[in-house]
Amino acid sequence: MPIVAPSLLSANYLNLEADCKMLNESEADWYHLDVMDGRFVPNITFGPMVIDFLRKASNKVFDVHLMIEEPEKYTEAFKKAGADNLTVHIEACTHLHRNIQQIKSLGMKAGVAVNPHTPVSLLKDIIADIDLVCLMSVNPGFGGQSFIPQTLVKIRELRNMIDEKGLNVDIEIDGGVTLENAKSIVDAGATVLVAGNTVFRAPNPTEMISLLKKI
Ligand SMILES: O=C(CO)[C@H](O)[C@H](O)COP(=O)(O)O
Ligand SMILES: [Fe+2]
Repeated sequence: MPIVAPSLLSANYLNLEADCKMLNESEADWYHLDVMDGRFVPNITFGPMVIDFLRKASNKVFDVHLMIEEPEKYTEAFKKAGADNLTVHIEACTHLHRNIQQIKSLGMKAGVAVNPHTPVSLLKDIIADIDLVCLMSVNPGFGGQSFIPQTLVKIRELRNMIDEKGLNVDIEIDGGVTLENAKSIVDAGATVLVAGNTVFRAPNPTEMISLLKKI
């Protein structure tokens, strides 16, 4: 059964409380929270302040996906705001190992995200130090884009790398996940499904979350 992590990127920002209530009462495992800075990606969303408010509305795991430059400057702020998992982009980190140590020393789970063009082989020397790999299956920055099929090849390669080393690292797929492609994603070896549009644009989001859980 995959971990299902609805992305609040597609939530209704005029009534976030209602969406939190829906998620809390659903089978959703994690909140996936997309932080964008307008530099690393061509879009701007929210930061620790909004996450701090959301924290008061839910006890679920907060999976924070940082699409920002210099993430090390904000690690503590996201910890204070209530992040459980903190994921940084490999493309944004000159000192990735140091950033991972910083995240873990603050008691959070550490994730590394990779863009569609970045080979998973670059994770070879960091994989034993992290809890999660977020494979971007769209170019980061926006919700509602189409899944890039080459991601399936990357999932299999990463699954082999993790299994060969006998590690327990989650493989999270982020972008364009639908009810139609979710089974092939899980069959390839993914353990976490992020879903923004698929959940929040569904006629019945709670039911959609249950259907994704059953994959
Ligand atoms: O990181 C992201 C975009 O950069 C989002 O998590 C992702 O796009 C989810 O949205 P959707 O399921 O609608 O594609
Ligand atoms: Fe994301």
